[in-house]
Amino acid sequence: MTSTEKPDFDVISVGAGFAGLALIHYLREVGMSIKVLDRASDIGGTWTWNRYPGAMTDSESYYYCLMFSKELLQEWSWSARYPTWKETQDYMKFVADKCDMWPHIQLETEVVAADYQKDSGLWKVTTESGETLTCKYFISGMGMISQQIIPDIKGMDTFKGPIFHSSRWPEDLEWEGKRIAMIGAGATTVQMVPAMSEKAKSIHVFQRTNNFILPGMQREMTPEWEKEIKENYDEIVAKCRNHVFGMAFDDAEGRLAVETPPEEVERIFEEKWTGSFRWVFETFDDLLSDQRANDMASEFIARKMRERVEDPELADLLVPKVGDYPLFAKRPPMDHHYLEQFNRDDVFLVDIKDKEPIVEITETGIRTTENHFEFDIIILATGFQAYTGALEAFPIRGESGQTLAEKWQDKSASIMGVCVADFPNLFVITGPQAPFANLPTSIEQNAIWIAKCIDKMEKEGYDVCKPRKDVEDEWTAHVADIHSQTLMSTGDKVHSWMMGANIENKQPRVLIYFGGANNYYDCLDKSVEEGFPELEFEKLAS
Ligand SMILES: Cc1cc2nc3c(=O)[nH]c(=O)nc-3n(C[C@H](O)[C@H](O)[C@H](O)COP(=O)(O)OP(=O)(O)OC[C@H]3O[C@@H](n4cnc5c(N)ncnc54)[C@H](O)[C@@H]3O)c2cc1C
Repeated sequence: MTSTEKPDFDVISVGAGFAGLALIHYLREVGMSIKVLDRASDIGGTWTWNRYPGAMTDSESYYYCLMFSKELLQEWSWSARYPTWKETQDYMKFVADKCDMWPHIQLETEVVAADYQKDSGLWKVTTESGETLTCKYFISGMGMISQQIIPDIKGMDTFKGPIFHSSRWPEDLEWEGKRIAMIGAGATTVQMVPAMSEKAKSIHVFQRTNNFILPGMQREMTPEWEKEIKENYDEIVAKCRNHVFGMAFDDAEGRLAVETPPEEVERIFEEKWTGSFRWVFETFDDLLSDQRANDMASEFIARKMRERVEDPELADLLVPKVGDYPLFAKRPPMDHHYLEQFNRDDVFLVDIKDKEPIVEITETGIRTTENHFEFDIIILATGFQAYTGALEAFPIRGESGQTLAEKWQDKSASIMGVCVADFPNLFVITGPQAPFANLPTSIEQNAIWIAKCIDKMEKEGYDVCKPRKDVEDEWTAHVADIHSQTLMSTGDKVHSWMMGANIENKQPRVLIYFGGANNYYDCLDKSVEEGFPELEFEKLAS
């Protein structure tokens, strides 16, 4: 093996979302030439694809952002607690403008293969047009939730009207006054229904599994609130870094629901019912670890949900039964008046799990075992192949010639979600077995680790870093062990994407590190301090 061949770029990264921008920032800092490729026609990642009515973040705006520059945090103004897709994308364009990132970004470029070349230690990256580019380091910023799931329903190609996945919203779609079907009742549908019910002729939601739904309680950013945020950004950044979920939340001050009198539990639940995921983390510390506490929280949420649905039979379908599955074994959608919409006479719920499964899509609508419904538009709100989907969608071949998809056929394995044994000089932003958290926080922590690793290699003259298989086995076992101790381990029973259980013909697997994002970031920092013991560094003959 020799290191004489010069690559086109030091780094090629795929994905021009938060990950791409963070990588440009941190890798430029250590002197790397970097090219970010994306198949989209604009930057934004998630927020350029998911443009459906009502699309907005569930994280609160002021910490759903990149935090590497104090100036940028001060300069940008958010308009609301939860920004729309458009505002989030505008924010990312603002970052790209301010930091002169555009020259590093190449859009409308789909990567269709990436091959590690043993002889040169370089990666060969092939794009859809047949162009090949080489780089020393190949990085995935392809997103944890970017590869959509298209269900295999009989007759899908026969439907005469528009039928599309929610993350591919047709720009010129005229949906007002139309009869609309939404297949799927997860976070996307929870956002779409209230945004569309007023103007659609009718909406039918085809639901397989119901969800515990938390209230968003959207509100405008006032000058006073913005001032308070901006005066406290150092603290907000530190809170994100040190929180189990990477969010700028306070903790529950050590309170345990199981040790608190019931009326006090109720009082605290009620007092903290102020919107966002905060409620889960700021009320009691045992909601996600003790089934009894989890049941108390589930009961409270279920009661709040039922209060908003007039028809008790409909409420039975929309609201999970306490004990069916633990709160957070499925990620709760954030609600902006979803449930109330079912009190209208033009918004309907179709129970496709127990009552009337879908049989086929016809030229004019959807046939279930009981009915034929006529529609003008069918939206597949069927979610994503989380964590591994984009990495398995095209061949990424490592040293042995095996692809990531082949390697992960039965179970996913990685070291801290950032690198994978048998794939030298490959790095992944928020890969499988990283935590599920406020993503920009995790993305930035991953980008920092990667930049420091590359910096070490460049300074010390290494050509190749090889993730150690024994460390990968250890991390994978550790992640599985933690998972088995949490209440989240039942996620496969409720088709949770958090375990890949929403994908047909695929073994559910542990995709998420549930040991707390803060502890995970500590692991990354410790690895840097110890000189990256997870990797073997090599020099090739020149
Ligand atoms: C509707 C929705 C709402 C969300 N809300 C939140 C939230 O409130 N809080 C939160 O923390 N997270 C949220 N997420 C998760 C969200 O994906 C992350 O917060 C974040 O945007 C991920 O950024 P990323 O850069 O890692 O990946 P992405 O934003 O997913 O970007 C990946 C990019 O890679 C590109 N790509 C993939 N494969 C290829 C290929 N083969 N060739 C070329 N380009 C490719 C895609 O086109 C895409 O642009 C949400 C996700 C969705 C879908």
